[in-house]
Amino acid sequence: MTQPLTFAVPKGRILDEALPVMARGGVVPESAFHDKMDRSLSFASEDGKMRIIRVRAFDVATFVAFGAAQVGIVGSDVIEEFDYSELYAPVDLGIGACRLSVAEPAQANAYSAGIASHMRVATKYPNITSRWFEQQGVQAECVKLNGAMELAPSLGLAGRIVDLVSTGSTLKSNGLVEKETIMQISARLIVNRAALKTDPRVSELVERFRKVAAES
Ligand SMILES: Nc1ncnc2c1ncn2[C@@H]1O[C@H](COP(=O)(O)OP(=O)(O)OP(=O)(O)O)[C@@H](O)[C@H]1O
Ligand SMILES: O=P(O)(O)OC[C@H]1O[C@H](OP(=O)(O)OP(=O)(O)O)[C@H](O)[C@@H]1O
Repeated sequence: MTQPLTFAVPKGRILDEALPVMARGGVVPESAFHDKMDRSLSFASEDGKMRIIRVRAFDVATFVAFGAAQVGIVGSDVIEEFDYSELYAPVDLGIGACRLSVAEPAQANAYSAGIASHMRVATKYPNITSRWFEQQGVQAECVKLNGAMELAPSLGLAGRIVDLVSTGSTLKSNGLVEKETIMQISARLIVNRAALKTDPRVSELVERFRKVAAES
């Protein structure tokens, strides 16, 4: 019997926006998916044709890159950070809009005074961050954090942070100002390249989501 396709979705903040888009693409999780008490991580789609797994945002990319899931939805920040060759991101879903920016304490003046040749930066995105500073001839020592980056400057962990910004209210509440935008971000449909070549259900799904994105 053919295995159902596995569709990976992030359990964080993209999920609420992703579910209606998935529904328009014909992917609707069974009702247990919405039950907060249910500890399962894998669910059937309503039509029984797919398996839907709920994992952490960064892990969506890993599951799909290794072919453990054939399809997924993830922010372009995560795609850039990993740069997996087996990942293909054919559809911009137009959800989860934010940007990745460099920020520093409001009172610091390193930027106007010119960037120092070496700096410590707290971030969840060490690869993107070191690449970005390298391009400017700056050696950035990245301190990897998994959240609450905004705390790092005031506690002396790092002079700057590289983090996601949407409204800017998290930066403001923590006495930081945005200095430079590294990239604009939105959520993408991602597929495993090998699965796309060998399984017609994957290309059919990509076409469906292309239409959904074009119509919104
Ligand atoms: N403020 C924001 N506005 C819009 N989109 C965002 C915002 N913050 C994050 N995102 C998008 O949502 C994705 C998941 O972010 P989220 O904050 O839910 O992850 P997380 O809670 O840190 O995940 P995890 O718990 O798995 O580490 C990000 O990769 C990004 O693409
Ligand atoms: O500019 P804003 O609108 O304030 O959004 C930015 C915040 O959103 C994200 O965190 P999230 O709320 O997802 O929590 P997290 O710390 O768990 O990642 C991001 O890491 C920022 O902290």
